[in-house]
Amino acid sequence: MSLSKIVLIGFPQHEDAELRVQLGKLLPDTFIESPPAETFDLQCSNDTLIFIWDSVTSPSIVRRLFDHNPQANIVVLSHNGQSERAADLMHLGAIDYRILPVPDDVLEIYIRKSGHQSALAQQASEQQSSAKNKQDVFVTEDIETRRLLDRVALIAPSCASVLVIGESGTGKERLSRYVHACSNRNDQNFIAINCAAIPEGVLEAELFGHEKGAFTGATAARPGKFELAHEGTLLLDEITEMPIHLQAKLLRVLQEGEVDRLGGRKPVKIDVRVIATSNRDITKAVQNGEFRQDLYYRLNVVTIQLPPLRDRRGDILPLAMHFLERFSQMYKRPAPQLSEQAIQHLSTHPWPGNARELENCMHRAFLMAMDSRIDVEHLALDFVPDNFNNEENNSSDAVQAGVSIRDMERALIEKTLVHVQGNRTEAAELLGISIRTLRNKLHGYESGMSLAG
Ligand SMILES: Nc1ncnc2c1ncn2[C@@H]1O[C@H](COP(=O)(O)OP(=O)(O)OP(=O)(O)O)[C@@H](O)[C@H]1O
Repeated sequence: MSLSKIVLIGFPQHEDAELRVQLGKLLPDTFIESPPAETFDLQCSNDTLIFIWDSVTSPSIVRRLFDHNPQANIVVLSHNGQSERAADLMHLGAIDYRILPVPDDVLEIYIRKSGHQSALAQQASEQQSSAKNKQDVFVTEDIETRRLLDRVALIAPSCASVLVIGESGTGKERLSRYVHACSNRNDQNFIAINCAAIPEGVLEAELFGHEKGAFTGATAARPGKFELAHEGTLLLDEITEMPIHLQAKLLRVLQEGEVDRLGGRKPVKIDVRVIATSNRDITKAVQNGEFRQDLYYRLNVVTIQLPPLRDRRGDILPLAMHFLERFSQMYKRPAPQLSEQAIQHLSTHPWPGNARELENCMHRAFLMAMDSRIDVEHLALDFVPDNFNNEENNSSDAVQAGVSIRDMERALIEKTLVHVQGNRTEAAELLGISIRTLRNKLHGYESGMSLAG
């Protein structure tokens, strides 16, 4: 398959030739045209992709191009970007404004956006299937997220600590794995530890290890996660839930590059890149005295803010397809198609539980769709609180006969999570349960409890 055509406007000869070669490799069958810069009537369809060179481009030219070719997809390329100009052109409807050279995977996004869905989607799913470690693939087609990923790829090779902030389920762990995969530590371990899920008394030994006899039950010496992650990457998930006395010890480890096992006599040298995640506003936690400021500065060398799924809608369908493909491999049967209405539903749902909610939804739908087509009823998105946009006290909140306690509990938990914007600590407080109980319940929903009843 190919695009109906690609148009290159106003490029210097050398850039025109290079772009042609690059595009020709991705789309060998597509006609590439380089009309004179003043040509506006290009007879475009919605799978025509136009690249224009920034120095011949002004907002009025882009407007004229759109006027003549309302279905075209326009990307502006430049040698030296000017952010104001970029903002103007994007505002007019250009898909992107970018400095040359453009990597192949970004060109693929433009191509896909321009209607060239199936061939590249198939290619992408083949790439996913053949990826060495599928945990490392961070699926995204949303232009903004793609840009974020480009920036992530730039910092990944360094050993700088990274802080990933985002609502629960946005893909923080997935992004952390991507950072590791793009780093020169990728042939070493990626070790993850969830600071909220491990009982306080156990966390210290888990992180730093212990010697034999260090405490009752320590029948053998054990290395901690830091030692296991030596020369690799350690993910400290939900770092803000780490007790304050352990934060002090963590800071020392990070500063000195060595750990003291519990009951140990001499420190062990470690070389670990630390990535920490949180779904809370860490600066607030610092202000409240719950998180050490010095540790925050130490971890915060690079901060990545991962937006909620509702703010990167371009990722919804690619993620849905990715999850279906995964379940297809897991259950060894073909992935069902999504009906038009199901696609519509997925695209407009607010996804308070982000990618995790979408993953669970696709799991449910995969299992429930019998005739190899997923329809709206298979999505079972009834648990979306109607008050997601702050319209509280909606009548759907009322307790109704015929609903099981378990379903009510789940609805209440999900609604509370939405209310606190995914902050599990606050949600647990409001619900009057411990953060661990909350986590266990959420994991229970993930592992399929929600399919019953
Ligand atoms: N961009 C992505 N590509 C592929 N899978 C993704 C992506 N984002 C999220 N996922 C999947 O969605 C699920 C939730 O993602 P993840 O665990 O990384 O979220 P999180 O933000 O770390 O969640 P939490 O805050 O609850 O720990 C995982 O199964 C993950 O593999």
